[in-house]
Amino acid sequence: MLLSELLYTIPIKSVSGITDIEISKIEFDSRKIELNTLFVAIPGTQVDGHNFIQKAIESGATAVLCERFPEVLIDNITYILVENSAKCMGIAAGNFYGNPSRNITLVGVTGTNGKTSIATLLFNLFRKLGYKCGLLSTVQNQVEDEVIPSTHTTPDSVKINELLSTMQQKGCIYVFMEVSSHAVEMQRIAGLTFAGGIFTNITQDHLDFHLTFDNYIKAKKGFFDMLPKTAFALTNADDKNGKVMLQNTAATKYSYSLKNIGNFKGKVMDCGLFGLQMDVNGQEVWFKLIGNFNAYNLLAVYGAAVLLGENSENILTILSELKPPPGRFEQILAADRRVGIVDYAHTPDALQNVLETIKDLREGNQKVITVVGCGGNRDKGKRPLMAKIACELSDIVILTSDNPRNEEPEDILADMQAGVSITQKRKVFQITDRREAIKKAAELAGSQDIILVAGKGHETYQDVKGVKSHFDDKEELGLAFKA
Ligand SMILES: CC(=O)N[C@H]1[C@@H](OP(=O)(O)OP(=O)(O)OC[C@H]2O[C@@H](n3ccc(=O)[nH]c3=O)[C@H](O)[C@@H]2O)O[C@H](CO)[C@@H](O)[C@@H]1O[C@H](C)C(=O)N[C@@H](C)C(=O)N[C@H](CCC(=O)O)C(=O)O
Repeated sequence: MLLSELLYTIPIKSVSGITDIEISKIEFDSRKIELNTLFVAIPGTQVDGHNFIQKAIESGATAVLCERFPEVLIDNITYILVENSAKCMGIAAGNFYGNPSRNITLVGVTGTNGKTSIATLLFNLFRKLGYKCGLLSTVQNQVEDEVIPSTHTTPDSVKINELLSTMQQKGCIYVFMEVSSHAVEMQRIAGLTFAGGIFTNITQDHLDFHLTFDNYIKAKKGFFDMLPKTAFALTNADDKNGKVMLQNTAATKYSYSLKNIGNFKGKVMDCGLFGLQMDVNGQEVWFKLIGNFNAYNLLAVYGAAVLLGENSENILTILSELKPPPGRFEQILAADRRVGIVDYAHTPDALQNVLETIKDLREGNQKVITVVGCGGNRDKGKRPLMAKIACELSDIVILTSDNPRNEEPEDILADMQAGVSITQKRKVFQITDRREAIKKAAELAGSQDIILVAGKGHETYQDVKGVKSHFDDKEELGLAFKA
């Protein structure tokens, strides 16, 4: 594609060089340049992409999109000066791939918890309704049956447009995607046209990146601020920031609630270890998903599907048959009826939700044993909070490692221990090795006791000092139950 065609919708401040040159790739990493690449220099959190312009040119870049020109401009290279290079990369990526988001119905889901569940449920629902669909999620990207591994909750703008373009070519009518706050902040969704946006909830997470809770709210809100008039904006009326999200949106506003307000109302009538009975806008339904948090997820999915024009009865019939996505309250039963639950809960709020659900569901003297850790090089503030929640809502807690990355696991565990009170100390074990921690939980559990292994869910690796080795909580729990 000609550079001029890529740039036609971009607010350009100045150009040096010619724009009728052929561009075969857009790339923001100087280590991945090919011949005729447009290199986009993005100021990062670690280094500034502008420092790599020279290297990108040496590797074959013929054009550079940047926020400031280098001191020396090289002949035969075209330099385009813009205000915000990450944002302009999104627009250019859209142009490069023929703006696929305009030709499919794209729905984004944002919020601290529930994004994966809602996006995956919508994907499965709409496929069962007979449509070809695509999914962009933390667990995996998917084009119909084809699974494409995912690296981020929301990938960079070039990758998103590439995936959407493949989805469009394969005939997808609907694409459901998670929109992380990082993605909004880093302009990964710039230039996309959404048909709808869903907000789940917002609680403490990612303060390592956003620094303050206010910034985090603003980042999430940025998604709704960019929705067009033709889109719907569906918010959780029961979340105290639900309304704030939609303050400045041009989209048509709707809400869902379990507290009898809003457009889509639900009421939990019964909730057991194997299902959830709800009244959804006057219709009684049994779902295979478990817990109050799933009642919210189901209601959001129902609301979005109605707003996309589907028949209420069809939606509920299909939803009642859907199972939880991988690593979301997944159950593993031992022969002696010990109950294992593997859940991705890796924020204080998500952990609390899962443990409260377990507490509501347990019967008689069933003990709850929680195995939990916190990631390294991420929000340290949540470490004591998660330990505290685990202690308050479990009979036994085993603190362990969860992707320590470049930190020492013991340092992370010491941060977690700060949330354990003196009286709680006697029910807390600290076992750094996650495999041993899971084994210990299985040993301590009696018949019918419940073991929650929290934090990794669908993830199948443990990241230690940048090396990812295979580790799967479900597999480990299964083995521990057989030992
Ligand atoms: C904190 C964060 O989001 N970091 C992202 C960010 O990295 P950065 O700003 O630190 O980049 P940098 O290393 O400073 O480099 C700046 C620029 O120089 C370029 N560069 C750098 C080195 C070089 O040799 N050549 C070169 O061109 C880089 O490509 C980049 O464009 O920009 C990079 C390029 O876009 C991203 O890959 C990277 O995501 C990292 C890998 C990441 O894991 N992010 C996670 C936290 C994330 O995005 N998570 C969210 C949500 C999670 C959730 O909800 O749980 C997600 O959507 O996945």
